[in-house]
Amino acid sequence: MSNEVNTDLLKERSTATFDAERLTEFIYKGPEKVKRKRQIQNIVLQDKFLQSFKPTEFYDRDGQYNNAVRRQIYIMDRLEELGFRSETDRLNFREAAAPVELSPFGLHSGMFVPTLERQGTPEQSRKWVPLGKSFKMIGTYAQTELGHGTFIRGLETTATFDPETQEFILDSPTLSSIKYWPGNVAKTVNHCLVMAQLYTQGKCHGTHLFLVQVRSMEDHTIMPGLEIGDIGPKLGFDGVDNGFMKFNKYRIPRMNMLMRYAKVLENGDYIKPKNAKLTYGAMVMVRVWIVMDAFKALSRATVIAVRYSAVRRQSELRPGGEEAQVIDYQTQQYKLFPLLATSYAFLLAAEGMSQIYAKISSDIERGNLEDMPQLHALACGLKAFCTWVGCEGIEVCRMSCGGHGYSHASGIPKIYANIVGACTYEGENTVMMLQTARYLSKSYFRGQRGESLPELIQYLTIDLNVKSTLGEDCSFESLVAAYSHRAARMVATACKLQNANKQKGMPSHDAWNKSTVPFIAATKAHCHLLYAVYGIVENMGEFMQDGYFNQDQISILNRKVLALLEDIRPNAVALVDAFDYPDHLLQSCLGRYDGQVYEALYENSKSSPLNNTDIHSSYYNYIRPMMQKRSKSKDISAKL
Ligand SMILES: CC/C=C\C/C=C\C/C=C\CCCC(=O)SCCNC(=O)CCNC(=O)[C@H](O)C(C)(C)COP(=O)(O)OP(=O)(O)OC[C@H]1O[C@@H](n2cnc3c(N)ncnc32)[C@H](O)[C@@H]1OP(=O)(O)O
Ligand SMILES: Cc1cc2nc3c(=O)[nH]c(=O)nc-3n(C[C@H](O)[C@H](O)[C@H](O)COP(=O)(O)OP(=O)(O)OC[C@H]3O[C@@H](n4cnc5c(N)ncnc54)[C@H](O)[C@@H]3O)c2cc1C
Repeated sequence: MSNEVNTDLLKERSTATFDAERLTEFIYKGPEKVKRKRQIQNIVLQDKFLQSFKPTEFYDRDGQYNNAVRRQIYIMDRLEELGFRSETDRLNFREAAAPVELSPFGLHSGMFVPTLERQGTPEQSRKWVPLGKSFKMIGTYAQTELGHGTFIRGLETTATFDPETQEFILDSPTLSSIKYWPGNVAKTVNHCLVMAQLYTQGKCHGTHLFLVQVRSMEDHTIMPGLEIGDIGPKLGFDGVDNGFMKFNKYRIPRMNMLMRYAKVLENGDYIKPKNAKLTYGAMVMVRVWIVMDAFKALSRATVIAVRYSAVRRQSELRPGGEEAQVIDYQTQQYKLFPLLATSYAFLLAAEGMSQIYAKISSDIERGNLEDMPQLHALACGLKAFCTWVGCEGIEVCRMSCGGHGYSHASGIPKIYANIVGACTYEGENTVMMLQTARYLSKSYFRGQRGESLPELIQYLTIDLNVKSTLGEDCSFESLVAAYSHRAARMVATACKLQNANKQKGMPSHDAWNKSTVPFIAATKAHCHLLYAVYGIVENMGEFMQDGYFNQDQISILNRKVLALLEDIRPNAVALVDAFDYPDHLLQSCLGRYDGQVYEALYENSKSSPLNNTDIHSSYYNYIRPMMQKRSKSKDISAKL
C-alpha cells in the first residue's frame, strides 16, 4: 500500500473553512479527552492479538461466536491489566478493540448488572452486583417469548410461589411461552433475569423479574428442568447467541424475585409497587442508549460515504472536462449532506436524552415518579425515530457508494445489519411511536382543558391560525416555529379524529386504533423537531396542508436547501473527519483516511477464502463432470 494520501482528499482538507480538530474537541468534550481517546485507540492498534482477527464475514457462525467470546474475554483482561477505571476509557478501548462485533457479554453489562442494581433490594444488590461485576456470575435479560415480545402483559411464563418451600416454581406452560430471542442465553450465560407472571395465593399479579440460575457454576451444564438452545443465524448479531429457554417446573428461592419495588412475603402476601411499570425500567434505560447507538452507526456510514465520494471520480460534469468527484454532483450532495447534519443532530439528541434520563431516573429512585410518563414517551419516540431515520440513512450511504457499497469491504453492510435490529429490539418501533402518541394525545387534551404542560410539549397549545413569518434569512426562530406548528397541527388532527370516532359511538380502544396512522405521522413530526430546512423541503405537504407557508416562502426554502449544499460542500470532508474515527474502527476500504480505496479493495479481495486455490474443489466435484457429460451428448457436440 502506498503511504500517500489521495490528492483529492488532501485538497478537500486544505480548503475547508474551519479547523476540524476544534470540532473534534467539541464532540469529545475537550482536547485532553481527544488525546486520551487517541492514546487508547493506539494501544489497541499496537496489540498484535487484537489485530489478528479477520473480519467476521470470513468465519462461519461457530467461528464468529468463538472469536467474539475469545476477543471479549481478552478485552476484559486487558482492561484490568491497564487499570482503566473511567467508563469513557473503557468504552473507547472496547470500541476500538471490537469495532463492529457485538459482544456475547453485552447484555450482561448492559442489562443484567444494571437491572440487579436498580430493581434489587439493597441486600439483593449487595449480594449479586459484585458477583456480576466481577463476572463470577454471567447473566442476561430474558423477557421475550415465542408468542409475545411487544405485549409484555401477555407473557405466559409463570412464577408460582410455594410457601411450603419458600420457592417460586418457574414454568413454560405452552409452546408460545418458551423464552425466545434473549441474547447470550444459548451458550454464554449461567444466570438470567426472567420476566414472568407472578402467582401467589392463587392470584396473578402481573409480570415481575426473577434471578434464575440456568447453568452449573462448576461445569456450565444446563440445570435440570431447563431446555436451552440457540435460535439460529440472523441478519446481523453474528457473535451473539440469541437463545430459547423452556422451564419445566423449575424451582428458585423466594429471595430470587427482584423486590425493590414489589414484594412477596414469606406467607405469600403480595406488596404492590408504587407503579407497576417500574419493572420496565431496564427497557427505558436501554432505549436511551440506543439513541447514541443510532448516532454512532449513522455517523460511521456517513464518514465512509463522504470520504469515498470525494475520492471517487465518475463521468464528466463539464463536457470534455476531467471526470468529476462524485461529491460534486448536486444529487450526491443532497443524499449525503443532510445525513451528515442528521449525525450531528443525533449526537446532540443522544446527549440531551442521557441528561434527562439521569435526572428523571434519579428522581424515580428517590420515589418521585411524577416524570415517569414523560421519560417513557421521550425515550420511546427518540429510540424509534433515530433508529428508523438512521437505518434509512445508512442504506442511502451504502447506495451512494455505488457497487462497492454492496461489498462487506465498504464496512457499511455490517453497520446496517447490526443497527437495524434496534428498530425491533427494546420495543418494536411502531409500538414505541404509539406509546409516545398516547402521551401526545393525553397532553393535547390536557392542554385543551387549560392545564399546564411540560416544556417540551408546550407547543401543543400554540395558535394554529398563525401563519409563518419565514423570510429570506430562514431564521432559526421561524424554522422552530414551522416545526412546532406542523407537529401541533398534526397532533390536533389525529386527536380530533380520535374524538370524532368516539362521538360516532366507537369504544375508546377502537377510536384510538382507527386514528393510529395519523398519530404515527404526528409523532414523527413531533420527533422531527431536531431538523431545519431539509426536513421541511422533504415533508412539504405536511407543512403546507393548512397554508402555513405561502408560495414565496416555499420558493425561499427550496432555494435555501440548494444553497446550503453549496455551503457544506467545501467542508464536507472536514465535517466527517471531525468525528475522528480511525481506520481500524471504521474497517472500511472506502472510508480510509488516506483515500487509497482501490489499493485497499484490491488487497482485500485477495483475502477472500475463494482465492485460496486457483481451481476450486467444486470444479472437480461438479463442473468437470457436468462438462464431461455434456461433451459426450450428441446435441451439444453437434452444435460445437
Ligand atoms: C442492550 C445492552 C447493551 C449492549 C448489548 C448489545 C446488544 C444488545 C441488543 C439488544 C438487547 C435487546 C433487549 C430486549 O429487546 S429486551 C425486550 C424488550 N421488550 C420490549 O421493549 C417490549 C416492548 N413493550 C413494552 O414496552 C410494553 O409492553 C408496552 C408496549 C409499553 C405496553 O406495556 P403494557 O404493560 O401493556 O402497558 P399498558 O398497560 O398498555 O400501559 C399502561 C400505561 O403505562 C405506560 N407505560 C408503559 N410502559 C411504561 C414505562 N416503561 N414507563 C412509564 N410508563 C409506561 C403506558 O404508556 C400506559 O400509559 P397510559 O397513559 O397510556 O395509560
Ligand atoms: C437482534 C434482537 C435481539 C433481541 N434481544 C432480546 C433480548 O436480549 N431479550 C429479550 O427479551 N428480547 C430480545 N429480543 C426480542 C425483542 O425485544 C422483540 O422482538 C421486540 O420487543 C418486538 O416484539 P415482537 O417480536 O413480539 O414483535 P410483534 O409485536 O409481534 O410485532 C409484529 C408486528 O406487529 C405490530 N404490532 C404489535 N403490537 C402492536 C400494537 N399494539 N399496535 C400496533 N402494531 C402492533 C408491530 O408494529 C409489528 O409490525 C431481541 C430481538 C432482536 C431482533
